[in-house]
Amino acid sequence: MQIKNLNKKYNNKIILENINFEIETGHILSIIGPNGAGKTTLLKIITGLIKKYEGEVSINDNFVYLPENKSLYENYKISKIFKILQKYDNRFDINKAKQFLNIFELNDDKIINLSNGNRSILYNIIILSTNADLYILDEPVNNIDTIKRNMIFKFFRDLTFNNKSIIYTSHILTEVEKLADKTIILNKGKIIENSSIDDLKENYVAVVSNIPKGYFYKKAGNSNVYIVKKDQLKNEEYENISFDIIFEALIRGEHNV
Ligand SMILES: Nc1ncnc2c1ncn2[C@@H]1O[C@H](COP(=O)(O)OP(=O)(O)OP(=O)(O)O)[C@@H](O)[C@H]1O
Repeated sequence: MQIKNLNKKYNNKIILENINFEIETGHILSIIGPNGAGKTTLLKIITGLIKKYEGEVSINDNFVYLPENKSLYENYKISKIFKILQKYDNRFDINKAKQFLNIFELNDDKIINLSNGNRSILYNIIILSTNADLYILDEPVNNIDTIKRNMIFKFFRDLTFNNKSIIYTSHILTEVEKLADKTIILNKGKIIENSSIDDLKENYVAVVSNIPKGYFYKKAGNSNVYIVKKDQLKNEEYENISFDIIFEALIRGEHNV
């Protein structure tokens, strides 16, 4: 999957600007950014749900999409939904899905009787039981408990061992740090970083300075602490910093108090 020079406007308002990136086969790519950054719009363009945009999107047709607003027929039992999927999508493996129900300890209940977290788990089960090359997932695990979330992550990782690729959005930085091979940071419709989190942590460091530079972080005595790129430093002393501090600095912007 590759995107070149993508631009998207709604009513003359720029929503996505000059987006360029690709997903490598067998990789997990996360897209993070504040509310309204354009993550869902980007995924909808990739899936073809939004057709009006400028630029090029190349994608293999064998993908599955987990939307942000998840809805299933409330009065159907899980088994009925599985049967419908089996009938209409020959990539859906019903036996695998039933095994996942056991693994995640779900009974064959009606959708209406499932808790929010269990509905999300069911969605992930459907996705994980569908044999695609690319998995496009909009906040797939946002209301799932930590233990089950980690189980789902293990199954996501297993997909990549079979050369499947995943692109997903999230607001949970610790989770992204654990799972993603590469992360795109999207802010106000622009990609401000596209790299592995290890590289980000290697590249951005904190320095104390009385001259403004890079991204303001906090006050320290008579000076300030700034987050800067290591290669922009000469001989100043620096400290390594955590990913959430780097993320916040990049989103808040240069010299922004
Ligand atoms: N159909 C639409 N018409 C007009 N503006 C829209 C439409 N859909 C989205 N937008 C705007 O596009 C911008 C990006 O929205 P989008 O839902 O892609 O953000 P997001 O990063 O997924 O946010 P969140 O993290 O809150 O889910 C927002 O300013 C939103 O108001």
